[in-house]
Amino acid sequence: MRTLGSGVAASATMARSPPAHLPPPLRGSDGSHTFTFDTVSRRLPAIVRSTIAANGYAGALAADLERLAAEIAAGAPLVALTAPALLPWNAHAPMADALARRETWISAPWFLVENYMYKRIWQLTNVEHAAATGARRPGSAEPHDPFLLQKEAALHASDGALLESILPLFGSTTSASPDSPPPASIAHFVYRSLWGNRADLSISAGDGARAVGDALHAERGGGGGSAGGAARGAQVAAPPLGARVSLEQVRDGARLLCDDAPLLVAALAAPPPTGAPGGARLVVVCLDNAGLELLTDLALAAALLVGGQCDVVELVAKDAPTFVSDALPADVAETVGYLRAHASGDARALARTLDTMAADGRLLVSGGAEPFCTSPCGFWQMPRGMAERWCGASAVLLKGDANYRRLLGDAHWPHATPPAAALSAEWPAAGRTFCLRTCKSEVLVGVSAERAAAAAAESAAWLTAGTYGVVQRF
Ligand SMILES: O=P(O)(O)OC[C@H]1O[C@](O)(CO)[C@@H](O)[C@@H]1O
Repeated sequence: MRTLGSGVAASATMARSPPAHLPPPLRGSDGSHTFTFDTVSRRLPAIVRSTIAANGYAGALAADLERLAAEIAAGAPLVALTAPALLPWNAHAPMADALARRETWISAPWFLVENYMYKRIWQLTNVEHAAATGARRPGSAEPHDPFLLQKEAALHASDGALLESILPLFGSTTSASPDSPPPASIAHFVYRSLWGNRADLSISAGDGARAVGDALHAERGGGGGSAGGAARGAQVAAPPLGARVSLEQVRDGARLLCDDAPLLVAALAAPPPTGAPGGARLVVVCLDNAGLELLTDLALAAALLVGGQCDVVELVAKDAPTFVSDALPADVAETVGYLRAHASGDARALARTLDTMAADGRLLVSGGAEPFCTSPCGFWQMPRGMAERWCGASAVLLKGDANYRRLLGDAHWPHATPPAAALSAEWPAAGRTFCLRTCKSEVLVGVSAERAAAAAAESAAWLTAGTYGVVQRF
């Protein structure tokens, strides 16, 4: 699949202003009762330890990773990254400020701390202990990915969902038989892609099969599964996946805190904005997790192009392994390869469609060469080239919780804040940006006090268990 380099150096970031009235960021020091504190003090060390176990790392590498886990759990001060390739990362304002103030894992902003942890893991596995890992992704020129095995396990564990609830949707759009049921609408794919975000390896500390199992369990009405344990699950009845044929069933409205999918469908039907590249209708999908979620995103991309809702889909992947399961360009290629080699003819048909679209330039993958994708900066500071491209998009879809947090400065917004009021005034795709996100952190806007109270009454962990979600326009 063709990949786009950004062609923009990391230093060429926009001097865009943050959202006006940006509240303070979430931090581990918000209190021992908070999900943020639990994440930093317990979940992050668990992710580091699961990375040792999943890869069978031993010797000095395992010892250094274990030391990192202990350092996080102890709330030690942050230290500058030392790998030459990572030195520019220390200069990003959130990190430079944290170093100057001698912030710790607990006191520094949460979004910074999480991204920093993945850089520390990268530094250990690809630089300091490169000899032990080989510093290469097997069979590829890409760097070693400490989360590859977990992502592969998650992809294989997604097979049931692929066959049960993704391929039938896509098959309905291409079926030639007059007796077939009506094809799935774009809204079907949007909701499927939203709920695909429930599967997330950072939430299950890297256990791929468990993450997918939890996501399916939640979709089937069992609550949040191990995404935080029993206390986090919302017990809400839902039909089994196999019965998800109607739009309402795929939509799962009982768990949608905000549904702007009709506005997204309308944005796709509107003429392209001024500045659209070559006048083409572009949809940017800022990816989140590999595995089940990426399968739903690829189906959405294919459906958008097959249905003529746009001319080009650009999938923005990450430039470095992060949040355990975040998709890299190599993961996108591997996932399409998985479909290509699948026993199911429907999976192979989806792969053929994706391959054709990639070959004729309608499906692109970007982000792999753009350090901003895993920088600790807010989205409003994106490089000029990226901002210009997003400015010309008919729709920008931000997948997942971490992208939502980044858009909103990972801040303590009152939940009823109107989404437009929480956006940087210079955001390049205002009114055409849509977040497809299941709630896995305490960051939330655009939800009325009444709706919030109803969700809270249903589940104490409504904000963080990944059970509730939003399709939200900004
Ligand atoms: O894959 P997603 O949806 O971005 O979720 C990752 C999120 O999960 C968390 O680990 C919280 O559970 C956050 O750190 C992060 O926001």
